Amino acid sequence: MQSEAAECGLACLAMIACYHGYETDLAALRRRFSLSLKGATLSRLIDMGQALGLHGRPVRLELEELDQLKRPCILHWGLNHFVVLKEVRRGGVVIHDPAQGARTVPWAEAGRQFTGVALELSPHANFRKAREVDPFNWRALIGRIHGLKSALSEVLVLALLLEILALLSPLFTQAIIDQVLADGDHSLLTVLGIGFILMLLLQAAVSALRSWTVMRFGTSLHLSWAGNVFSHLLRLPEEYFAKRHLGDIVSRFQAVHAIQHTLTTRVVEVILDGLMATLTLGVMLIYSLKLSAIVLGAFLVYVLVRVLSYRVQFEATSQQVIASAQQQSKFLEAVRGATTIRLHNQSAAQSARYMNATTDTLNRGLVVQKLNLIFGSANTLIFGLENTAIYWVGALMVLGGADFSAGMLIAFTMYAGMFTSRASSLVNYAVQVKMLRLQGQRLADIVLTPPERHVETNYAGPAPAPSIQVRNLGFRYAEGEAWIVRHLDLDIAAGESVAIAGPSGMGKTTLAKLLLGLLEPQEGEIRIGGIELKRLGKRAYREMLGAVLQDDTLFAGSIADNISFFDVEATPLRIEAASRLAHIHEDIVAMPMGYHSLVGDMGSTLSGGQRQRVILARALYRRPKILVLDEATSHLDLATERAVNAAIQRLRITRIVLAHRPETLASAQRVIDLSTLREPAGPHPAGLHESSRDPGVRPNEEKCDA
Ligand SMILES: Nc1ncnc2c1ncn2[C@@H]1O[C@H](COP(=O)(O)OP(=O)(O)OP(=O)(O)O)[C@@H](O)[C@H]1O
Repeated sequence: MQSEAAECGLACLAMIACYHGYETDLAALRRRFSLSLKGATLSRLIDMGQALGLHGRPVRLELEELDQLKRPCILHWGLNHFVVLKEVRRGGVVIHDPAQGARTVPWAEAGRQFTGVALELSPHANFRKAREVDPFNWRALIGRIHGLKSALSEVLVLALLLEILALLSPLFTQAIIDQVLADGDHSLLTVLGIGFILMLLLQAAVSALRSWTVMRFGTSLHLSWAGNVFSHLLRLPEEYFAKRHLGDIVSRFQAVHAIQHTLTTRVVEVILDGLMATLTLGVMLIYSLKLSAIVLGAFLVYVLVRVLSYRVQFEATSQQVIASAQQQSKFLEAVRGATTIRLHNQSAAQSARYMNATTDTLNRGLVVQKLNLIFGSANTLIFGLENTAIYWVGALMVLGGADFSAGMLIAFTMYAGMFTSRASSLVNYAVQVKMLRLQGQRLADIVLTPPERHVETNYAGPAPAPSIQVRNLGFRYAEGEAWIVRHLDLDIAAGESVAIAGPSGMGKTTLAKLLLGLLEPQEGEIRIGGIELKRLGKRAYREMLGAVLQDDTLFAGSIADNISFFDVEATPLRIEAASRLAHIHEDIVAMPMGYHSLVGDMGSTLSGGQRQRVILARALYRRPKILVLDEATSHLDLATERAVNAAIQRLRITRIVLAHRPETLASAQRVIDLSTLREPAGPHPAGLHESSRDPGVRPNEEKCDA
């Protein structure tokens, strides 16, 4: 299943490659072929297929002609998506949708979605069957958690004690039936009764202690693991966030909880279940071989049912997880854009979209529940029949005068009950762990993505001068896409004020992100004070930096918190100095709560211009040596902008301003026009205009956005 918003093409390619025997997965393909948020074009898919040894043949055809395609093949779907066509049936087509899983689409819907373009991929002479799949590694996923072993052993000892007590109780029952009832032994009854009560008390105490230990251990484990994953998430590179929906990241993060519960606390139960199942089986065998065979037979039937139905259950669960992630995405998107939705009179349409997603999630949830219901019934039936058979055969054995008493029969049924519940819970756990791969793979998308590179280095030299040297810089968002900058040389002296201008879409923001170390150039290098950024380390570099980007946000808290970025050592004087520089001080003190006024991440009491100046104050609070401003004053009126510009120009630091407005450009010492620096855009993404290959699809139709 795709995890990045724009990788449906890559996911389709992985499916087809796997079908032909080149076992690969998305993580491996993602490493091999880079894709930007704009997704893959059809011709890029052909190129990638070629690299995997698959010959691509694009075809334009009508819906009725789908059955003539060599399957599996890729269909261009709903203008911005790719799916794999698996089968053509009388009622519709069976597709594997990278965003939703396998499903049968009726002809009417297929007619609406299919754009008429398909891509057949077949192995050519160079194709080699191979396996290129990232080994799934739970250890890497969980990372290091301190205190895991000692906590697990504590729980294990307590639970073991509890199980031994439980193992003794059938013996009490047997003694009561065979000795107390048969011989009318009152004093034995009193001894047994008191013993039984004491055992129950002990059992209750140990059970409470065990639950408490599990709870305590589970909570601290969750805290440390969720903390590890969250800090890793924040260290991921810029493109990770750019390519994913917010809701999807949230739902992936939540997988931590499911995995942690199953893999840790439940693991203790499972070890005990295994142990107890073996012990009870041993005891049962001592009681009667014949009856034990019945119990084992029933258990094997249960295992068979679970194994045979695993695939269906896995599919249903994965679809439910994915549907619920999509629902969450829609929710977050709608809440963020509530004003836009209202202004466009789209409330009803958006509610319908959300309701559709909710219905989808619920329906998929129902399928899972239905399956569970079926398992439950199968369970009841199998083990009900087992019980009947035990009583039937057991009673015959007691009646037949064999060496088998009524008490033994009752004790045996109790042991059989214990065995079945423990052994079936073992099987259920095995299924659950296999299913957990799904959650694991989702979480792996966060945990196994390498963090931003070159952040910490062992550079120990003196702090570099705040000058920037760019040499032969080349960057594009993905292979096969046009270069945004190439062969770019740029020198910005320490203390210089430079404005970078250029038409919209020319690459100013991209250049700013490269200069800030947020994007990694594919060619050339950036030096700070003569030291290569990779050697200096981004952390050290960012200590020198102040930046305001176009989509910068505020955080929930007071204005003072936001300016100081929650600095615990912040002083009101320093906060005020930064605000005065950003020309926001007067506005803040005019508010009833001054610097303590609360702002939020979304709507806030600040105007657009005020927000921009608070964000600017936040950048200036750091007392940067290099200041990068991307359209940082675009919401200000001319007079305020002039004042802010003048204040910034008075700072004796290196300033790089990206702007359109002539006033801002004029305030800089030097204006660099990116359109003159940038190499003319190279040929468009490979093959995009190659008419021999392209069946005439407009490039913007080919990208995937699902
Ligand atoms: N994440 C991305 N993936 C793929 N292409 C991108 C991405 N971000 C930007 N681009 C493309 O890179 C080009 C340069 O974008 P950039 O935002 O750097 O331009 P800009 O000069 O800052 O524009 P503006 O002045 O409108 O802010 C644009 O064609 C844009 O479509």
